[in-house]
Amino acid sequence: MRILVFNAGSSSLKFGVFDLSGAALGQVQECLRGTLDRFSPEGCELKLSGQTEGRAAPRDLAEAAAHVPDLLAKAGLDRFDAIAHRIAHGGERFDRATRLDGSTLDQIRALTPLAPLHNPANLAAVEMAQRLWPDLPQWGVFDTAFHLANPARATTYAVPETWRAAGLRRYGFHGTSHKYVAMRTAEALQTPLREIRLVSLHLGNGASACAIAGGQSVDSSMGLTPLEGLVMGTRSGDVDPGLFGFLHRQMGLNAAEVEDALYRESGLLALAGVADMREVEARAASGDAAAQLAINIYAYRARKYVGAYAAAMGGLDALVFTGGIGENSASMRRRICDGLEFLGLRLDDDRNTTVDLDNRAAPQIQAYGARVNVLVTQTAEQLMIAQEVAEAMRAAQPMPKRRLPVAVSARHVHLDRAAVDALFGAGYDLTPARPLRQKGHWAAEERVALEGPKGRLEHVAILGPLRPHTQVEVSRTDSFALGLDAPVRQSGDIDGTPRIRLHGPAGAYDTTGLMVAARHIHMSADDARAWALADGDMVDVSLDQTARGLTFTHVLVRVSDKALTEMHIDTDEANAAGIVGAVDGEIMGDVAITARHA
Ligand SMILES: Nc1ncnc2c1ncn2[C@@H]1O[C@H](COP(=O)(O)OP(=O)(O)O)[C@@H](O)[C@H]1O
Ligand SMILES: CC(=O)OP(=O)(O)O
Ligand SMILES: [Mg+2]
Repeated sequence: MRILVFNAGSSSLKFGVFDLSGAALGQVQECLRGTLDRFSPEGCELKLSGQTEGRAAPRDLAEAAAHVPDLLAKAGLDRFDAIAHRIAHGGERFDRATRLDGSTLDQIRALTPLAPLHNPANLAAVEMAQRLWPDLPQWGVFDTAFHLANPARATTYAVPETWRAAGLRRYGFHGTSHKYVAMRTAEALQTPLREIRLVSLHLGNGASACAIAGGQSVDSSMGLTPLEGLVMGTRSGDVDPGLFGFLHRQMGLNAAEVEDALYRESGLLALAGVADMREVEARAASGDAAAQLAINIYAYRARKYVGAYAAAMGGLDALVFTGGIGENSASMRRRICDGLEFLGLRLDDDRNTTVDLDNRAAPQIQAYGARVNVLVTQTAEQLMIAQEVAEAMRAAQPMPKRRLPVAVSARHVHLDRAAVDALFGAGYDLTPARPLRQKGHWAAEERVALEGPKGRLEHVAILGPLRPHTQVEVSRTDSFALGLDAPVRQSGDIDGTPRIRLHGPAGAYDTTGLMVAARHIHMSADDARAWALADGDMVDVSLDQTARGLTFTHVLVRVSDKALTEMHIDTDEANAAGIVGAVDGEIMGDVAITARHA
């Protein structure tokens, strides 16, 4: 599936072409990346796939969107399956990738007053794409969607009820970026996202901070509109709403004039005379006091949000910088972090000044031993947008029938080295007698006996190869016969399992590891992709061809490149379903996403 993505920001147009064959972010291929920014009456700057191409003709965002088809044609890219658009404001309604049609576009248009720098540019890209590719589906992915999970205490303004009823609430923006860098941070730290209390600082022309706990956005610095919060290129960020009355009385300004100035004439532009941080930094370096103050205010405001969000989450595990300024300005990262040592956050100067962000890198720049991890990574809004649209398009397709063979595992053991030594003699090698369906696995010629307080089970199969820990898998009926209470466990999860005695020709061996194996599916990576399943998913499998037809719930999916797709149940389960001989099952309905993305 090939998707063309448009990301119109307040100061730049970014676009990308992605091939999405696999389900994971790592399997997405970026065919082209383009940025048009630094617009002026003389034109703009163009970058293609990271390389600066020099100047181009477009003078503003609308002209930039119209220029993209030429750039695509030059790159030989003309066939797409869908066009995806970043939409800044999606209000309460758009919580996921959504097909853009007459009615959804009307709703987005109606939100324009709440994102006057963004939604018009986003809609201009949609309209241009509709004209050029009238037959292709157009999709929107919304900045606000990620923050719809924010609790009411974070989204509610303390204002009259009638205002709130009219829709006055906090939304938050840059959600696609915050979500991506959160995932990237978890990946880089090799820690599940749900275990990380993270602050993401997206510092671009627009800038926002986001508190992410348990993998979800819990607060963000932008509000009803992308005006609230941090200092931005031309936007004020937080101000006292009392300024409306003040400016009206003192200067005769009306609401629209004040609002316009807060969007377009404030922020760095107002403080330093230029909106672009590169230029502000250059002026500050040459001694310009206004630019120096602007930088100090910018950093101070960002630092206050980091502290506030650490308090909101009851602690901070990681801070991630992204956006044009967060990615490129080591000195701004330094200024923001200075003073946060009380949180256990310390930067390493060498690491901070030598970050290399190529190839989705997410380097860590905290001092060695610091409690809070600090990372820098390029945001990848276009990639996330492509990914979310591809997932939505796949979900919209009818699911293929997901049928798979069901194999019945009779009682068996997996032995470790110590067990083989004790049962068959030191250094003994088991003899593979019969290969199993999963590659590299076999049943041994040798057998063992199991002994519990109530009885013995003779001639129990041994499955190879050897494992790091001995594991004894029996049915519930077997466990009664043995007089041992075997817990239902996934293979390998042997902590706290009961002890049992094994007998072999060379002697007896006492071991933990007794369990009733929980039903599961071994699944190849190809099948998982085609069936929209991921490792760790729980599914329901219906056995409709058997005499005692039965649906098994809570079946764990275990995906591996090497696996042949097959469901494993034990003899009690097979008897309950009336299985005789080979039988198929079918994975039912929607996936219960219990463990996925955890
Ligand atoms: N090397 C750099 N040093 C400091 N700031 C930079 C650097 N490169 C880009 N920036 C700043 O990043 C901001 C633009 O960020 P970006 O994320 O590209 O914008 P947008 O919000 O339009 O997507 C501008 O203020 C620009 O000056
Ligand atoms: C919402 C927002 O401020 O976006 P950008 O950074 O693209 O201006
Ligand atoms: Mg941006």
